[in-house]
Amino acid sequence: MPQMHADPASAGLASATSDAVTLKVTGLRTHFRIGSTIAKAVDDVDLTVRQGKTLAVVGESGSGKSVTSLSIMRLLAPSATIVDGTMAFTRRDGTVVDLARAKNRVMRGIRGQEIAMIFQEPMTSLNPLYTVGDQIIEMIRLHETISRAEARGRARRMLELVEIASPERRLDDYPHSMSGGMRQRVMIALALACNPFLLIADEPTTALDVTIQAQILELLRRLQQEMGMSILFITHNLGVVAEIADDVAVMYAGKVVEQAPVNALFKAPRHPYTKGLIACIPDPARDRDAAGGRRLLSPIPGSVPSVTNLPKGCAYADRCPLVVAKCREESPPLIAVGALHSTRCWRHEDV
Ligand SMILES: Nc1ncnc2c1ncn2[C@@H]1O[C@H](COP(=O)(O)OP(=O)(O)OP(=O)(O)O)[C@@H](O)[C@H]1O
Repeated sequence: MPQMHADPASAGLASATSDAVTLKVTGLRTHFRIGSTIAKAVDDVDLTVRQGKTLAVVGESGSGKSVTSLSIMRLLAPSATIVDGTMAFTRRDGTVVDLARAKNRVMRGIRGQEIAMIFQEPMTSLNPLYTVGDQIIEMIRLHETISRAEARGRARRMLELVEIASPERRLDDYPHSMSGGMRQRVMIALALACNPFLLIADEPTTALDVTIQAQILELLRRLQQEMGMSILFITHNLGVVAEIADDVAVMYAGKVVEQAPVNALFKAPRHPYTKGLIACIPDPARDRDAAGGRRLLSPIPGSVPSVTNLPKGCAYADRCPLVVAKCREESPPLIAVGALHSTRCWRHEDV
């Protein structure tokens, strides 16, 4: 059974078995209705988040990453519906619940306590009218019956945990008086205050400069080791994936087109889209031409098809260098190509 600590700030090394699964999403379809049009924002997504590990979900803008995470949290816009699929989440007590079908009352108990979320922009979660201390205390007392003084002590330890200097003084600060990096640390403290079992991080470092970004990634890695939580990390940046992930799921036009352990994905991608994305990672040595020192990036030609008008076959066919007739006729299923490695490509042997 998963280990738990009432106080995450004093949690020791938690045990995490790599083959235990925290979240298994199978065949998830989340569609939007816009008038008479259906937008298949998420269409047959399979994902596995292993216990104590980080699964990075990567893909271009509009590929369905955020809609996937909002489906897991059941925080979708009213125009969106989960039309199919299961999301098996292993709770703290070891029981498994299907988040696609759980009652709203059950979801309210899970959100914040067992699954927490952090966003790109901390101000979407932080209230500008309250001090950061009050917000963390409020969050703790929402889920636990402890005194305000005890909750304040815990809030201070949470700020310490996310490496904020002078935490006692900082508790009385308002979010706007803090830097972007510090606000992101506060949001992490807020998310982790109830010791979640799964943390969903949606582009949490995108708005930060590179140095602060590296510090926040390092912080998340350390906290994960100390608290044993699983992380679903959403990003469009494969460089960040290499830094943080154990496993990677690559999304394209509402589908996961490849999932693999991070080393396998970078060393031997088995989908042409993944290979294309890897080729786009800036590499100063490779990408400078001798004459002008100019960067020669190789973005993938073409663009993602609209999710309101997806083609019959593989959605990547129009951009794919390996395309054959079958690709335009039939959408490939997820095909297992190795241990924990699967791809949606008819030509996977030739990638
Ligand atoms: N409220 C909405 N109403 C209609 N369509 C939506 C809505 N929210 C998202 N979509 C559509 O769902 C698709 C997936 O969007 P999503 O935000 O999940 O992409 P993403 O991969 O997270 O992109 P980004 O990296 O830009 O955040 C997009 O085509 C988008 O237009």
